[in-house]
Amino acid sequence: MISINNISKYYGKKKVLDNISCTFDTGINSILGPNGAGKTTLMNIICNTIKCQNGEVYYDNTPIIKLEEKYRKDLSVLFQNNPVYPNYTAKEYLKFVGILKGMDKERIETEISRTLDLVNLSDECNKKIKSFSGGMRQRLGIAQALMNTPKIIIFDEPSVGLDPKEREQFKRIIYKLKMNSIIIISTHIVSDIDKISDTITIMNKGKIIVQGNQNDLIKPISGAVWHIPNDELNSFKDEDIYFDDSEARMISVKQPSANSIRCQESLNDAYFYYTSNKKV
Ligand SMILES: Nc1ncnc2c1ncn2[C@@H]1O[C@H](COP(=O)(O)OP(=O)(O)OP(=O)(O)O)[C@@H](O)[C@H]1O
Repeated sequence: MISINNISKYYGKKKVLDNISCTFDTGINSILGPNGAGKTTLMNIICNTIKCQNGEVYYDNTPIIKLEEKYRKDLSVLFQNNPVYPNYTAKEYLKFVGILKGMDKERIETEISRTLDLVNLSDECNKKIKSFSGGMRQRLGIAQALMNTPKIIIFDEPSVGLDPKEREQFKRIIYKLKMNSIIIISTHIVSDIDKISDTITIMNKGKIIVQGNQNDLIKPISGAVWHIPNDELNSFKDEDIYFDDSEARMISVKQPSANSIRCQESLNDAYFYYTSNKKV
């Protein structure tokens, strides 16, 4: 288990993480939050790539700064804008990653085949990365993160550049890994994680607003989500309305207007509720 204990992080005088505490266990743990919420900063602190001013990250009850190499060996990361070498082929790049991870030659070969197959890039393995589309580069980034089946896998905005089919494929790949790895996914796109997450942590403005499973998060807005017909939209303040696909919605205990229709609440509704400070 990874435990985040009372982490605060400042850039100059700006507090970007404000006394954060939460835990991530085996399974899919998603961190949802708008741009600037502090997700990437938290991911970096979990990876020990940036230091925080207060607090500690623990891996199975030991501070990660004491574990050093042992922690690094268990950890794998796909950061936003994963650096890839354009003149390498996909295979050469994964070989390089395997060497960095300290894997032996034979294991590198089997893991290259396995991970390229998982992300559907086997046919492209000898092509140079500079010829890859954004989606293919992202899939290669996912493949490198999965090399050697790490115990902790961190994905920062993994669906960037993926088309809808590739997003679904990513979810299927991740779902298969959840029995044996602590997977932490940061995103601001609810549909990337709503069906697959075991826990969801919602962050906003450097704070954790809530952590729980989908049912826990939806409970407070149960029966309070309404579809607002288009011709009634002008009766409400813009900040009270949000959209689920193309449907205008509002959270309210009472029926907000004569023709508004109660809808089944979803994680998207809960995300709006927790990040907009609305009260039901
Ligand atoms: N190196 C830095 N120096 C100064 N401020 C920073 C630095 N990195 C991040 N910030 C600020 O910290 C806050 C949190 O940024 P962070 O990237 O962690 O958020 P995020 O939730 O990951 O957002 P995004 O999805 O846009 O990356 C933002 O206000 C950002 O401008």
